[in-house]
Amino acid sequence: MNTESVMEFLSGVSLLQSLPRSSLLKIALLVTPLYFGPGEHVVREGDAGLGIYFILEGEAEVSSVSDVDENRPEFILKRHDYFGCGMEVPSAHADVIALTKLTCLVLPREHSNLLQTRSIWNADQASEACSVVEQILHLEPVEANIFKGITLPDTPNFGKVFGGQFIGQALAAASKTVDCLKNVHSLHAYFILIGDLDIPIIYQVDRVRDGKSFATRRVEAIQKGKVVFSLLASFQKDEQSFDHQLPTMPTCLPDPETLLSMEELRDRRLTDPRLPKTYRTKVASKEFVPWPIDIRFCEPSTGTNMTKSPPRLRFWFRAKGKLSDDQALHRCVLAYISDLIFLQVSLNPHRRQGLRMASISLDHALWFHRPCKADDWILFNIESPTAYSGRGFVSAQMFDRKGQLVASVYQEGVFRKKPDPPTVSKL
Ligand SMILES: CCCCCCCCCCCCCCCC(=O)SCCNC(=O)CCNC(=O)[C@H](O)C(C)(C)COP(=O)(O)OP(=O)(O)OC[C@H]1O[C@@H](n2cnc3c(N)ncnc32)[C@H](O)[C@@H]1OP(=O)(O)O
Repeated sequence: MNTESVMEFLSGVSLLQSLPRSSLLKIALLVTPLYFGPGEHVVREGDAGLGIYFILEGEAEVSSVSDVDENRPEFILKRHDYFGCGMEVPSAHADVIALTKLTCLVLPREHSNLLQTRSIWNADQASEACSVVEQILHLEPVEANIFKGITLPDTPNFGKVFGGQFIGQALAAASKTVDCLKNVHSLHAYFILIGDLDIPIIYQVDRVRDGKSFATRRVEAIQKGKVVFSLLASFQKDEQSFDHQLPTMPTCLPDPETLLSMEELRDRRLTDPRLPKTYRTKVASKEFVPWPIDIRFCEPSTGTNMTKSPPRLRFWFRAKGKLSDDQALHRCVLAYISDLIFLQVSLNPHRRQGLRMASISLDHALWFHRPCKADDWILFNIESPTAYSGRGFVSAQMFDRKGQLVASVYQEGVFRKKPDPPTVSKL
């Protein structure tokens, strides 16, 4: 059996389904096959066995001669079932006897810790040691297919639950119900109601379909009994096939390391004499909470948010801190970031002195073309092809540093005039 088919088999074992792909690969390389004939003991009561046994083929019976409860049913283990030290079916407390020709894959006991080395995003409790964005995407399992997310203090929220938080958390909930050999390749989402920052968000996953190559999930985000956000996502097992890419990464772009961070940009804006004093005072008066994402604008603007500009924007981004090694997490982080500075670009050609507009996203679509690393620099190349009837439309490509197209993103949002601030009497 080659490693790929062992991985394929292990991905069907429920115990292993929440592990990242990297742990599954380690396990696939460590397991060894053991063969038994019908009636043969696999392990005897009182014997701890060699480690954790995964049943690859055939059936085995678990029975205990010392069990005082004679009515306790003996149970049958089949393909994808497992038993062994530290398991629900501890081999030390029962006989396990082959009923048919039986093949087990055995993970030696000294490697059973691999089952515990779950990345923080898969763990039941978030740790403060991991990156902030990984903490934001951490969900608490409530029931089968139901997860709870919260809005952490001092994370992007814009006075309402940030759209990217809904997308990232809902995708995380969906990903946790799909085996780790399948990666999300597309998602389509609608923002239905404004999310409340102060109460948890319940994510309910519908396992629409599990196929051999693809899986489909629908997720509803619920607050106070109402669906506030809805997402459909499709997952695919890797395939070797043809490869082409038409858009190329814009040339002559500055390296992200040479560009100013958001924090440095803000400090510059506070003192830049080319900017109106009223604008500088406004920037200074706004509470500044650093984002968990490092953003570097390729063409830093010297204008204000009222300066007209073409409907285009390019910036590098990456998650701050190191993310756990799990492609599912990296894709959720990319999805989270994909809504951070996006829709505003469709307002660029309409900006003018005195125009005060509020924007909210209506829907969001994202295709992952290639594997990505969200804690390494990615270029977000945005443009707004059109705006009409109060709706702005934006599209973008994401390239990694090698120029590979990793994702395409589309969104529509609605713009409304903000009410004028109350005029203060000068008397
Ligand atoms: C360029 C470089 C810059 C770099 C420097 C960094 C900049 C950094 C910027 C970051 C910016 C992040 C941007 C995050 C973007 C999200 O995260 S937005 C959050 C995700 N989206 C949502 O939550 C939308 C949820 N959906 C909804 O609320 C509803 O479906 C909709 C869309 C409002 C439609 O509902 P409806 O009842 O049919 O609509 P309508 O009757 O017209 O309005 C209902 C209410 O919504 C309000 N509303 C409608 N449109 C809007 C709007 N656009 N805004 C606010 N309120 C609105 C109305 O005023 C109305 O309020 P009330 O009068 O009832 O008080």
